[in-house]
Amino acid sequence: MSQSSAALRTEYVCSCFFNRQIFIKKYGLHVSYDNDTQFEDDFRQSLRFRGCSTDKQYSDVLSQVKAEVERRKSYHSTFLSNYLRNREYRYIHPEIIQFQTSYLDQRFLDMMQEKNLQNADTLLQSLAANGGFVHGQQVYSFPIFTKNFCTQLIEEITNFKQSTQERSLPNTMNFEGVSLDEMGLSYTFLTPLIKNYFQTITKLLFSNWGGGAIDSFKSFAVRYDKDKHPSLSKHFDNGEVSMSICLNSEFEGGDLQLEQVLGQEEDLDMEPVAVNQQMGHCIMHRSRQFHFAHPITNGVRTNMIVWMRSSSIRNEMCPMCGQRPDIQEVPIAGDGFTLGQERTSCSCS
Ligand SMILES: O=C(O)CCC(=O)C(=O)O
Ligand SMILES: [Fe+2]
Repeated sequence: MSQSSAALRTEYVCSCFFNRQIFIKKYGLHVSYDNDTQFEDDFRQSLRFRGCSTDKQYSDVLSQVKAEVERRKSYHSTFLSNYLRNREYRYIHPEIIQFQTSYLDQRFLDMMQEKNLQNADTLLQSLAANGGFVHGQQVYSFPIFTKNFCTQLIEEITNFKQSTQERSLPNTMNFEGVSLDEMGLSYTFLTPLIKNYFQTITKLLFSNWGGGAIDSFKSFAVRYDKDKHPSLSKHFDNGEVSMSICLNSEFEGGDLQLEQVLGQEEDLDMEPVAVNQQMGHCIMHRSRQFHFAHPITNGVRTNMIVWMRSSSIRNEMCPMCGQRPDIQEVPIAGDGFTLGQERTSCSCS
């Protein structure tokens, strides 16, 4: 969301949103588009290396990229009308709109007891004592949701997908994605969850990446299917701290592999880690750490993703283009920038 979308406040994106980081799934490449000449100069060669060799294949890619640029131009107005229309959506589990501690795994509640939250060390000790793991530098996994809650959330997501004619894709990497903001879950479910729990963790474990100043977020669900969409290519996220929470268990494979950090690609000491996906458990990592999902070899996997953002970090540099952001106003679903002034309090509240 950022909560602004729930409250329909003005939001901002960096202008790179409209024409950069466009993912060409068939050739596993992120591209940007200014005009046909620039595109040809910058990407024809790399596309050729990846098997896009004939003129027809190239012109198909070009059409796809131009269509994506057009989609992005109307992304926010479409999102707004979908968001407003979906207020009419009838939940099959209306109780999930409202966050309740009963959705949380008892081990997570034990881990989050006040006595464990004195500093990063005490938190990590309680994480390890309550079913969690440290997999590598700033890569953690731990239980969060009960199985019952996970099942209800998946049922709701499935029903939402079936009963809404139009929904906005959260990104170009996973065409099965559903925005939890558009579903209406930001304000009374995600905001308390992030503000009362996740931010406490980011403040202690990701303070060097803006974890102490998280003030907005984006959340969506992704779905992998052995036959249609088994894996996710290597990328980094448009956030400061990311979480991927697995909501089911009827699949095999699908480990999340974490590698170098954007801007530190030369760090040869950085060992890649592959983290197992378990129902109700999250994987938490720096958003700018490159990662990909291994293919699932059986079944279907659904995860809830949260990208937590800090305006104080991203106002300085947009993570997607690496420049000082060229800020543009949008009516909803911004990317967590603020216009000059810092948010005075957590806008997730
Ligand atoms: O599939 C996953 O667990 C992670 C998905 C992911 O990295 C993303 O959607 O940004
Ligand atoms: Fe990701």
